[in-house]
Amino acid sequence: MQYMVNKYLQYDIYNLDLLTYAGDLTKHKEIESRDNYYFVKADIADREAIVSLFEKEKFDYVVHFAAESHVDRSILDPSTFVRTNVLGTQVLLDAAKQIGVSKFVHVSTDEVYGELNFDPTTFFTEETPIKPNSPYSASKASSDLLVRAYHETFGLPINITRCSNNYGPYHFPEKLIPLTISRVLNNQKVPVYGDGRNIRDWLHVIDHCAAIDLVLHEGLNGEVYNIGGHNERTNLEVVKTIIATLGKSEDLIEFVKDRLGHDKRYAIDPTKLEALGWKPNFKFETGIAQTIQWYLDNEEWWQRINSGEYKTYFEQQYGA
Ligand SMILES: Cc1cn([C@H]2C[C@H](O)[C@@H](COP(=O)(O)OP(=O)(O)O[C@H]3O[C@H](C)C(=O)[C@H](O)[C@H]3O)O2)c(=O)[nH]c1=O
Repeated sequence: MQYMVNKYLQYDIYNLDLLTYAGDLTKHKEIESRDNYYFVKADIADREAIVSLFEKEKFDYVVHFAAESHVDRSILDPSTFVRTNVLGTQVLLDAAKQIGVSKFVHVSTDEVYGELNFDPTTFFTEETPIKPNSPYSASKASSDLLVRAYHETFGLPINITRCSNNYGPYHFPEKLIPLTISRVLNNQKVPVYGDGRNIRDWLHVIDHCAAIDLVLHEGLNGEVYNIGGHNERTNLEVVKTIIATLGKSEDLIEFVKDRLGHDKRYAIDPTKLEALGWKPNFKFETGIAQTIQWYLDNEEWWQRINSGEYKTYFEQQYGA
């Protein structure tokens, strides 16, 4: 069996490498192969390249991770999000349909549901109506609908997974947790949007990978599965935890202008996935401590990113 996983490799789970990095895929054309898994670093909107790859390799399974994933970047420039997330997904779906895959797993996000209020008894379920608020989440919701349409119209076997906020090693320093860790370690101010009371439900990337692996093999054809870590925290709690763990002062916190259209709260009800046999193994306290340690041990990795391709973005977003 041939598996196609279209993003950079990162974690080994049952020999399946999964990844969190959604960098600029358009820069890479090469394809890596390991065992029966292919990690495609091609421009996913490049129809010719993708279709000929699918025809050549005859993939049985496709796990579609690739996305432009950062909400702030989608506010700065929505167009790349439409190209990669919407057009790119449609190209992959066409290629999958053409060769007739056994399963196409589309990795999506809880942001397609919009936002919850602060009532702690409310959660996103798979039945929650789609109501995306940012250009990023609108592009992901659009791709979800295309995946659904290819299932309904052409009978393509699919699953859609919708995860909450990921964290863990190799998380790019544009996102809240790695941004905070790297800035605190550099004694830079940590920008907290608005009043810091927005809530996210943190999911360790390894728990996420295990869930996707389960859905790939056991998910019922055509079904959506929500994946959440039961780890709700306010942004301020997250930032304070990191600062305390690193033994630094809360004076580093700087409240800055709120994100446009900033969703108040995300929280997942993962009951449907749990019925397949999944549960998260990471409590936030353990996961964040291990993640901070990983950034301490791998400073060269994130310092290089911060001083390289991300420098211009950080200057534009934070003015420093
Ligand atoms: C970068 C940054 C973020 N924030 C706030 C904004 C959010 O309330 C929270 C987390 O932000 P972040 O950009 O890390 O993640 P989300 O916007 O929640 O979205 C993330 O989780 C979902 C599920 C995906 O699907 C996205 O792909 C993923 O990026 O921290 C700040 O206060 N300051 C900052 O500098």
